[in-house]
Amino acid sequence: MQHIFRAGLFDGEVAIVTGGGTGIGFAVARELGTLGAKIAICGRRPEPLAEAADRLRADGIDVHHAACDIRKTEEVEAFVDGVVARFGRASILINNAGGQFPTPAEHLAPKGFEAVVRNNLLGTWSMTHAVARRAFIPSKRGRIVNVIANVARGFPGMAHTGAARAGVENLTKTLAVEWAVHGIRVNAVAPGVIKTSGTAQYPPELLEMSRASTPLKRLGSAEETSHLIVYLASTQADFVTGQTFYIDGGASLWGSPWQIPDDEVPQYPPYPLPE
Ligand SMILES: CCCCCCCCC/C=C/C(=O)SCCNC(=O)CCNC(=O)[C@H](O)C(C)(C)COP(=O)(O)OP(=O)(O)OC[C@H]1O[C@@H](n2cnc3c(N)ncnc32)[C@H](O)[C@@H]1OP(=O)(O)O
Ligand SMILES: NC(=O)C1=CN([C@@H]2O[C@H](COP(=O)(O)OP(=O)(O)OC[C@H]3O[C@@H](n4cnc5c(N)ncnc54)[C@H](OP(=O)(O)O)[C@@H]3O)[C@@H](O)[C@H]2O)C=CC1
Repeated sequence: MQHIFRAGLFDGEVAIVTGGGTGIGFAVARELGTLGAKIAICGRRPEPLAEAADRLRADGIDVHHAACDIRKTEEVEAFVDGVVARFGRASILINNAGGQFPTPAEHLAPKGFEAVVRNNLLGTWSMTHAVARRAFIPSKRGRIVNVIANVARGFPGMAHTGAARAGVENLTKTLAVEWAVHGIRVNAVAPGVIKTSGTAQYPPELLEMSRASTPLKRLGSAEETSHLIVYLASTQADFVTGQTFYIDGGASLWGSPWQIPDDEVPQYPPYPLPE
């Protein structure tokens, strides 16, 4: 792996990366770990997590992994207690776990909307609160990076996640102010469409439409997204807090795969609709 950061930049740091078993989270765990941090990863499924931990260990990284659903407060608290028991502290939190399913708003069941808000907004809050109370505030030091999505404008086809991620963006600003006194910095990264195991579940036509409407005409990679997250988690960004950074090939500035229908019968992009 190529590094734009100096070796040992994260020596002595302990980084929690939620959803660190796959995709962007795995790339961040590997980059932070290679740069010297001890790493803790969680996710709902034990298998990909164990596999990821083995790959990180093969790279010489000291890694703790445990299954944890960020929607379940008890599991979140037990996970954070486990990290502190194992490494004695935590100094970095990457709130990367999350996700949703694409669907036009009128096909979105109340339960589905709630599931996505619980996953992305409430889950992120539970983890943030637990880590701040147990590790960052007592040590007067912490850095948080929240992985969100494009909230600069509407997110048609993704009403649930747009609402939840906008909530996380505002939480980022609020906590940056409230917790500055505790030595905690909080920032957000908003990826465009990034090629990962997550987007591999999306209809290929939708990804192609996204690529075509991205000014730089390609999808991003997990590794380049990781570089931005790692910068924000580093001491190099010690005067940066409360901000949202887009890494999207310009997609948030122009164009959208969502075509505005010109009649009363919407012609949707190729979204999977409920039966
Ligand atoms: C312009 C745009 C360009 C878009 C162009 C592309 C832009 C991509 C940008 C973003 C990319 C990514 O985020 S990539 C990351 C992708 N990775 C993920 O999304 C993984 C994480 N996601 C998830 O786990 C799920 O989506 C999530 C709903 C949050 C949790 O699933 P669970 O099964 O655990 O949820 P539960 O709590 O059981 O609730 C399930 C309820 O949710 C609803 N539900 C769940 N899946 C559903 C589905 N596929 N279709 C409909 N409805 C669904 C139903 O109402 C379910 O109820 P019942 O009917 O009763 O069961
Ligand atoms: N790829 C993209 O284009 C974009 C991605 N994002 C966001 O970036 C983040 C990383 O996504 P990406 O790497 O692409 O996709 P992945 O699906 O590979 O990553 C999502 C990770 O989050 C974990 N996760 C999801 N829900 C929970 C939960 N409730 N509790 C614990 N872990 C959970 C998953 O593990 P498990 O399933 O085992 O729980 C998985 O490891 C997500 O928040 C995603 O929504 C935002 C914009 C664009």
